[in-house]
Amino acid sequence: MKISVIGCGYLGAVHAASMASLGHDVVGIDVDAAKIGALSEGQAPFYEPGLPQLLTEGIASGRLRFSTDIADAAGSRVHFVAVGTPQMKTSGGADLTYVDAAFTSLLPHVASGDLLVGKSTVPVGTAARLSELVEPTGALLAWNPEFLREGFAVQDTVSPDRLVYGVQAGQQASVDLLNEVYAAAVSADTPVVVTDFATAELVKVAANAFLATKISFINAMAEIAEVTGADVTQLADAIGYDARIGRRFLNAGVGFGGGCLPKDIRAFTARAEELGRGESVAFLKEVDAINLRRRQRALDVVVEELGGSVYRKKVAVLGLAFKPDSDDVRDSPALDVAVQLHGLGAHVVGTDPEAIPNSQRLHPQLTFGTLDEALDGADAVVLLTEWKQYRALDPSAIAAQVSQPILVDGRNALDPAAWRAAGWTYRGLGRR
Ligand SMILES: NC(=O)C1=CN([C@@H]2O[C@H](COP(=O)(O)OP(=O)(O)OC[C@H]3O[C@@H](n4cnc5c(N)ncnc54)[C@H](O)[C@@H]3O)[C@@H](O)[C@H]2O)C=CC1
Ligand SMILES: O=C(O)[C@H]1O[C@H](OP(=O)(O)OP(=O)(O)OC[C@H]2O[C@@H](n3ccc(=O)[nH]c3=O)[C@H](O)[C@@H]2O)[C@H](O)[C@@H](O)[C@@H]1O
Repeated sequence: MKISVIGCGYLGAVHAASMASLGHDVVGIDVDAAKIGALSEGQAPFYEPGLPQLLTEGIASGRLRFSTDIADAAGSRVHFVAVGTPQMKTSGGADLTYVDAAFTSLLPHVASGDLLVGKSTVPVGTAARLSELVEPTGALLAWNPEFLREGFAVQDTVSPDRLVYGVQAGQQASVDLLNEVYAAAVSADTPVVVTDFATAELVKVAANAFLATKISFINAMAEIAEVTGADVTQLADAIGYDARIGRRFLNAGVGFGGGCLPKDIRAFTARAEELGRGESVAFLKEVDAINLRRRQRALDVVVEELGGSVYRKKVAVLGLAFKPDSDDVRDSPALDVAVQLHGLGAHVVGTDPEAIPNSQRLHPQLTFGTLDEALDGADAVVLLTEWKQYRALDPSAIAAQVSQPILVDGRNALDPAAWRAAGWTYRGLGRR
């Protein structure tokens, strides 16, 4: 099937390449000429495991191409819109400028019977509003939220754990077209939830709100653990054995970040307030506040371990991305803590396997380097993104490299006993 994907960022580039790998004929379109230039040459404009290979294969097969010209969407049967919905600075709500611009520029190029599919995460009510613009063209509209995780984006797209189609009542053609698009991605067991626009939009923000709440719940327990001498990782293991609770997303530490969870809970709150139902999700403000407190807590522990001041102390920051296997530093707790340490006068050397260029662009005032450059002569080492190479560090080997063997494990990812046995002062978050 001929498919266009409008917006080729973290979501759209992966979606376009994955659709080509499923056998479709795909054009990816973006207003960013540099991004399209890189993608056209088979280069991923960001780090995502498996994406470069899909791009190379797709372009070589002739099934995948990229363009800056929205007119190239003409002739496609299904058009996915995957542009950004960032947080508005003033209200915390979602900025729909890009979604509106994408639909407005796309509509002159669609034919009657085409299917326009929103993939961006939007406030409930957006699809109903856009359907009024789409209707006169004779095209169909569906909202098909995306649940992929960065770092696993390709796998999550070509083999989704569920699909949600928000369609207009009676528009079976939309369902049929989406089923055709995803035919090679689903198994007989893949749940497909066919619903209305509002439910589809809400499923997406509810899922992210739930995940954020789960993380803040365990971080709230970490705060209590810190004043009682309890250990939050043992607590998480123990409650996680209950299948009704589950152990996943109960890792306490420096908290959640990224381009989605933080902005999505704020946008959900703003939309609920607009709808006169602010109190229904008022707890999400608390979720946000708990999350942001963890960054301060990590900072406080470093200051404490360095005797009350980090001024002129060398601090090695291991990890800058908002999570491992990603170069994304949008609202990254790791980068935030690094910036705050720098603000307190520490000589911060930040390191990350993939996220240094993005960090440097945002915070040129910081110093970045290799792992060795960060560790050499450090007065304290702070782990903030649990890349597997940092989990695998040998505490004995690097003890000789640093000036003082002080480790703050902002992700509770390391084995305290092993580090202490190698002579380190180990501090986790919410951990004895
Ligand atoms: N990053 C992720 O893991 C996921 C993101 N989402 C949602 O997907 C949407 C996109 O997110 P990301 O890909 O992370 O953002 P992004 O910022 O990486 O990409 C957005 C892209 O849209 C392009 N764009 C903006 N206006 C355009 C227009 N009028 N025409 C064509 N292209 C245009 C931008 O140049 C940019 O390349 C957001 O709503 C996000 O919440 C949903 C699930 C996962
Ligand atoms: O809407 C989106 O964009 C996506 O947002 C998240 O995916 P992602 O942002 O890639 O990353 P997650 O794996 O959810 O991690 C988010 C943050 O939570 C943190 N986290 C995660 C798990 C945990 O136990 N503790 C914790 O602090 C991570 O370090 C990271 O900073 C969701 O997991 C995806 O399902 C969703 O599609």
